[in-house]
Amino acid sequence: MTAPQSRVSVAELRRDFMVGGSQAPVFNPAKHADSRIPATLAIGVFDGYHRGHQRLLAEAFRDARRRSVSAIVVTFDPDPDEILSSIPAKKLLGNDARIDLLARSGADGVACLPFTHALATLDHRAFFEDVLGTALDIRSIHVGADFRLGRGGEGSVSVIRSWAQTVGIEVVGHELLLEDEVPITSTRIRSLIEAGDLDAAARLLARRYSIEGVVERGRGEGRAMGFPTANIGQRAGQLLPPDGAYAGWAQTPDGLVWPAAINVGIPPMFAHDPASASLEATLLGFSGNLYGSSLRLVFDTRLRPSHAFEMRAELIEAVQADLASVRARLGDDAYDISLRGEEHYDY
Ligand SMILES: Cc1cc2nc3c(=O)[nH]c(=O)nc-3n(C[C@H](O)[C@H](O)[C@H](O)COP(=O)(O)O)c2cc1C
Ligand SMILES: Nc1ncnc2c1ncn2[C@@H]1O[C@H](COP(=O)(O)OP(=O)(O)OP(=O)(O)O)[C@@H](O)[C@H]1O
Repeated sequence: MTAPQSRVSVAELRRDFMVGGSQAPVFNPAKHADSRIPATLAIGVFDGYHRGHQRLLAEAFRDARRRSVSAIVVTFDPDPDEILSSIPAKKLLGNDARIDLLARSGADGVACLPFTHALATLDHRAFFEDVLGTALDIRSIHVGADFRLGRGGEGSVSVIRSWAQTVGIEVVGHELLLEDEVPITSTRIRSLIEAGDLDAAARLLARRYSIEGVVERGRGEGRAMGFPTANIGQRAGQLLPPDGAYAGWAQTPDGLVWPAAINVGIPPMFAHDPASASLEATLLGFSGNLYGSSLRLVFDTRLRPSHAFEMRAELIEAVQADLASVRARLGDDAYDISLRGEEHYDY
C-alpha cells in the first residue's frame, strides 16, 4: 500500500522558503522561479555549528566551487525536534543565532524552511523535487552519513542516493568527524555541557560555549551587596551548564569583552523570590546601565557549585572570592573584540 500523498501546499511553502538571521545573504526562491539556480546543498539543523558541521560545510563549499554553482545551506526553523518530539532537547543555539552563524559560514545562501507538520509528511523525493527543486537546479547534496530526511526518517543516504542517481544528482554522505574516536554531534556536546565539562565542549565546538540574552531587571540587591549583577533573560529551551559560579566573559553591544563572574541557577538564598534570575553576571571594571542591552556570556571555568548560605555576609564573601578568582584567571581589563580581529562568537 502506498502512503497517502501529502496535502501540503508547495506554493505556500515556497512563499516562505527563505532565510532568517540578520546578516544572511538572502536567498529568495520566489525571485528565481523562472530560472532555477544551479546549486550544491548541505542539509541539516546544525545546532551548535560544531566542528563536524563546519567540516561538512567546507566540503560542500569546495564541491560548489569545483562545479561553479552556488553553495546553499538548507536548514529549518524551528528545529524539527521542537515540532516532532514530545520532550525537545535543550538547544546550544537559538534559531536566530543558528541561522545567523550559517549565514556567515561562507555559504552563498541559507535556505531556511519553516518546519511544520506538513513539511514533515513529505518524502525525500517531494522535498527535493517539489520544494527545493522549484527554485534550485540541484547538482549535489552533502549530508552526514547518519542523515535521515522525510516522512518517518525514511530517507537515509542510500535511499536518497537511489532517487538522486535517476535524476543526475550526486549525493555525498560524509563519514562523521570524530574526536577521541567518537562522532562529534550536537547531542554529545549537550551532554558535556550538562555535565559541566566546558573544556571538552569547547574542543568540539571550536569555541567556548556562550549564551546571549537581554538584560532584565532583577531584585536590585546585588549592587547593595557590592556586586551589581546583569540578569540575563532566558530564551525557552536554552541549555545552561550546571548551577554554580563561573569565570567567563561578557560581551557588551559596543564590542567590548569584560572578564565576568557568572552565576547559573536560581540563587538558593532567594529561591522564593520570582524576580530572581537563573543567569546573571558581574562584569569586572564595568560601570553603566545595561538594562535592555543584549549581552553574550561566555563560559570559561566552573569555580564552585551554588550554595544556600544562611547569612548575607557569607554570600558576599563567597562572591568576592569568585571575583578574585576571575581576576586571577582572566585579568581585569576589557578588550575590544574588533581590535583582535576576532569573530563575534570566537573567544
Ligand atoms: C558569581 C556569583 C555567585 C553567586 N553565588 C551564589 C550562591 O552560591 N548562592 C546564592 O544564593 N546566590 C548566589 N549568587 C546570586 C546572588 O544571590 C544574587 O546575585 C544577588 O542576590 C543579587 O540578585 P539581584 O540581581 O536579583 O538583585 C551569586 C551571584 C554571582 C554573581
Ligand atoms: N561529526 C560530523 N561530521 C560530519 N557531518 C556531520 C557531523 N555531525 C553531523 N553532521 C551532519 O551535519 C548535518 C547537520 O547535523 P545535524 O544537526 O542534523 O545533526 P548532529 O550534529 O548529528 O546532531 P544530533 O546529535 O542532534 O543528531 C547533517 O547532515 C549531519 O549528518
